[in-house]
Amino acid sequence: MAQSGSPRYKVVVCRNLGPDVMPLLESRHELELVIWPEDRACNRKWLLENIPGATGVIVMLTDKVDSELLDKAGPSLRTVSTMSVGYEHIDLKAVSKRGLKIGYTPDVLTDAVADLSVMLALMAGRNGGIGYSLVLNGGWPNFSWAPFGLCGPQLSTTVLSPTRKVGFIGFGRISQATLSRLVPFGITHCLYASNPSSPPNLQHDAELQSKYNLKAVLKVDLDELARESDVLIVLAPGGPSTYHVVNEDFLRKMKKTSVLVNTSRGTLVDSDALAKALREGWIWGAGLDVVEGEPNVPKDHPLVKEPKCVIVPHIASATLETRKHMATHAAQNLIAAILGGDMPAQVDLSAFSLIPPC
Ligand SMILES: O=CC(=O)O
Repeated sequence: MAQSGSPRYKVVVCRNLGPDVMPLLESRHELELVIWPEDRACNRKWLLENIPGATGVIVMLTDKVDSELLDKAGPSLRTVSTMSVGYEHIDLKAVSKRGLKIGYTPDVLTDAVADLSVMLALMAGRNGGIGYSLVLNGGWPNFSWAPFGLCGPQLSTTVLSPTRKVGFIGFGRISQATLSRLVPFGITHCLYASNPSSPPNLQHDAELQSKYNLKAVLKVDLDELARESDVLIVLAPGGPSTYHVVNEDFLRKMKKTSVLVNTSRGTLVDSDALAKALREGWIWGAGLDVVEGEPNVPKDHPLVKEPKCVIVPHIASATLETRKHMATHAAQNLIAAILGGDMPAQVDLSAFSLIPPC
């Protein structure tokens, strides 16, 4: 119980953070917790009904934080803590106008997302989706081993293909962690496109090139990135500035043997254009952790129907270790913003950029 007379702060928690993390919040008697009771995404109506008078709220990337919600919360609200590295679901203009602190969870998910990016590159290149469906559907007995059966482009370099270029859209921490995982495959070149208004960091690129013994680490324009990449990994933030950066024009420039991976936000890739690219063989395959409009991606979605598209439902950070870290940071961010202390990671609203340093 709170000491009599000490203030209690109402905190709305949009998802139960589990037995390892909830005690962090429950043990702070200054906090009066209001927790969404169900094991599914928090219902908007419930959130609007419960937010008035809250000092803090812990949200997921499925919870939209906009003026409507902030107005309902009222002047007591001090912080929004999201259990995610991305914060496209938060209206930063609206929160910065109200002087709120935003907590998020970078770094702790870098490795998990990089791991899954490599998994999707391999799955998409090596016909993982087609092969797995064939076995699940009982087709193996009719599929005997054949000299070129289910062959795909090899990710690692070979005598026949001594050059392998990986391209990144966005070249932050997760891209660089992904690059480090691809180096042992013999990747020879790393190309990337990032915020056109920031100049390339030539010294950093040269350091990476020498660290990994690559032939090049180079910032290029989108045309060159599309034309040259054998594996193209999309790892940039969502939002208007990156909307459909991978569109029909981009996909038409890619190699027929190239593989596209998206482990950032669905909005960066035009789904219809990608489905057409796969159907018509402009590129080899795609591995997607995110799709525009998710989770509304039904069986008859144009991308789900493409055999060369491997899709998983936004699980790039879903390891037991990483999610525990993310939940812990979300709780610690909230506690620090309300009760004092350092937030593990606070969104810098001073520059008011929509681009998180992912
Ligand atoms: O997509 C996942 C995240 O932003 O944490």
